Amino acid sequence: MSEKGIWFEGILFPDLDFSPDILKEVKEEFTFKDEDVLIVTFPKSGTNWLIETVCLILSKGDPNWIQSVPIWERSPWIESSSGYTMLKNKEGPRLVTSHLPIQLFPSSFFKSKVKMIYFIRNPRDVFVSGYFFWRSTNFVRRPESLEEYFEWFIQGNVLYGSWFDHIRGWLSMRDKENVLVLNYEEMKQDTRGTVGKICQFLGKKLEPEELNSVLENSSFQAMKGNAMSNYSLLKGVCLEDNGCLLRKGSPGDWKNYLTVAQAETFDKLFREKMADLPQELFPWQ
Ligand SMILES: Nc1ncnc2c1ncn2[C@@H]1O[C@H](COP(=O)(O)O)[C@@H](OP(=O)(O)O)[C@H]1O
Ligand SMILES: CCc1ccc(OS(=O)(=O)O)cc1
Repeated sequence: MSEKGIWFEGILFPDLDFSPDILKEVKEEFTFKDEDVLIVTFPKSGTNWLIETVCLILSKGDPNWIQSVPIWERSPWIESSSGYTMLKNKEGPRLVTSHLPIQLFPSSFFKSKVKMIYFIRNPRDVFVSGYFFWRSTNFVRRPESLEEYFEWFIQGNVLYGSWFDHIRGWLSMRDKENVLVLNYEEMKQDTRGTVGKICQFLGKKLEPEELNSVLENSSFQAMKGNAMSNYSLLKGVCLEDNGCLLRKGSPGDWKNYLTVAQAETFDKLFREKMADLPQELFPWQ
């Protein structure tokens, strides 16, 4: 097994474009502007779908931006070295993405009015999605089997740490008026309604045809065919030829992979770790 990845304050990060010095600087020195819009997720929760949707909302359904600029430049990851540089040098309101756990997040955010969307997905599907995606990359250690990755995931020994800690940490912000918590499953079931919630939160009013264009251009099929959004530009750089960001996009796909014993372990852990939180935050349960 390769031991790739870098560690910072007990959390594993990709071995590509990340460094402890930058992670420290991001936390201590990155200055948010009140007009920025922030997307935070645990990786493989549908981050890129949400970014695409927000980009389209901001451009009133005009697909020109999403079809001409790579998704990681439209909404850079604050914690990556290149993303941090891009964001620092960008004038005006910025669209910012992050997978950072709350304890590593820039302290300026907590004194700001920045609108943040925190996007959650069933951790069982996050686990399966991550298993298939990370093993097609060259910047993190690869598990030898799904069983091995399952052990890593439940111990929080994967990129960005424990899903449970990430969710618990960020959900402590859920009652703030500048925070909107959404989840993948509801967005999948009622995409139009969820886009409406995002528009309202961001104070953006779309005409019916603009809203239709947002929905059309952020659909699974449209994103899969958009080279600026489907990560095909990363093939040969950090992604193998079979690497695929838009794999299935099906809630509940975990049922095709977890054994009965693994599903029971997951249920028990979920109960232990999340029982004190309002269960409506987890509609897949
Ligand atoms: N437009 C879209 N609609 C639904 N799911 C999407 C989507 N774009 C990406 N996804 C799904 O989001 C997951 C990737 O998440 P992230 O963007 O956080 O890396 C993948 O899940 P699967 O691997 O289950 O298919 C991918 O298929
Ligand atoms: C470039 C490293 C990286 C980090 C995290 C990713 O996950 S996600 O697609 O944003 O969920 C992908 C690539």
